[in-house]
Amino acid sequence: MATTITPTHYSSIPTLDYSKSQKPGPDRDAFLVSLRDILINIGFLYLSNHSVDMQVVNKVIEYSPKFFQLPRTLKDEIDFTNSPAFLGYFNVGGERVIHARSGTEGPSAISETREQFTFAADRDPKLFDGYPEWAKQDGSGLWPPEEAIPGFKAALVEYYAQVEELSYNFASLIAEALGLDPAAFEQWFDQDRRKMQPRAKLMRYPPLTNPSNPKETGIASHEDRGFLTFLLQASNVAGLEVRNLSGEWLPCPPIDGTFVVNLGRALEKVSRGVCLATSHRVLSPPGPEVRYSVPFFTNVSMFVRIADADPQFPQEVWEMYRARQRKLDRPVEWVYSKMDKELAGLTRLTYKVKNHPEMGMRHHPVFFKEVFPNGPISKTSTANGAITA
Ligand SMILES: O=C(O)CCC(=O)C(=O)O
Ligand SMILES: [Fe+2]
Repeated sequence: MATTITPTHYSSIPTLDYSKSQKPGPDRDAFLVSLRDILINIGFLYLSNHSVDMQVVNKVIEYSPKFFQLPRTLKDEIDFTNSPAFLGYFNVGGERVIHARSGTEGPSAISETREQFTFAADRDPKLFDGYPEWAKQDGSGLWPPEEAIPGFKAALVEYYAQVEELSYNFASLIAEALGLDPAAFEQWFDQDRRKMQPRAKLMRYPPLTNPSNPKETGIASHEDRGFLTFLLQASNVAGLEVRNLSGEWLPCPPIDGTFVVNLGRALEKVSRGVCLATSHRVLSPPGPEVRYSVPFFTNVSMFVRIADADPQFPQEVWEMYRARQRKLDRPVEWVYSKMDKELAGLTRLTYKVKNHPEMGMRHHPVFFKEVFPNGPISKTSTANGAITA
């Protein structure tokens, strides 16, 4: 692979053509060189000509506004607080708890103004019979009745399956781009994919009602917690912005036929900071149009410890990393926390029940008592704060 040790201050979000990675040759080599630079120096890209069937994508785009137009009573019936797997409907809240590079390790509260529906393909909770209590955080979703929105669940589940497959293929391209064996990141996933349950969301960003209120934002600056995010911008309404190395906010407007792909904290940590989990935000649309988006968040297996990472990158990758670190306007805090040394599933459920003690006590009482033997601790977020899956 040709070497280009020239860390770039991106002034726009680059596009990679996925089809070029699918057959050997100079186009594929060039794809991997660009991908390496993007992973280290921007952490965001558009992916065009991807493997997800556009008919399936278009169905999800059509269903997004239809779901949010369902009567409030139906949406309340599938409120996520009723789900042990934290799946379902989430009304416009004031604030939620999510990672933000604020100088502190771990999640902190940030503001958001959006309505959302979290979904996943149903997973059989029996798969985890005999496993510790924390392994029982995956399961079936809460769906609106079929007759209220015919074909909705089937369309979303088909979409989910195709994006999930793309995500594993893309993870192997990332490994290769960084000079590792294409299967190197498999250590972070379950070989039995039924034991993985990425989360996806339909998002609706209502237009601003009070432009002078700085708290009224789609979602404030944050990084995603998981491994990779595949974002479908499901309406032609801009708002997503990405922070580059110099701290400038770059617009990331919708481009037909693409996904926006970005890297999460888990990938940043297992790559020991080489891959960048980039801060991003969504500014609420000025109106009258509504912004819809569909992020798909992949994660590591529940049965790995992030702090076990020991990636054997070639020297040139470490050099690119060090060159980037010198240009960053603030340090990358990939340093392992106490929770990174625990099994990832335990860490994940701990954060979830911490942010939703009432859900912890209701759905995971044994685990909740183990984590909080003296009862719930006081929360910094509002009653319907949530963490990104
Ligand atoms: O809706 C978007 O465009 C981005 C959403 C996002 O960043 C998130 O949910 O983590
Ligand atoms: Fe995000």
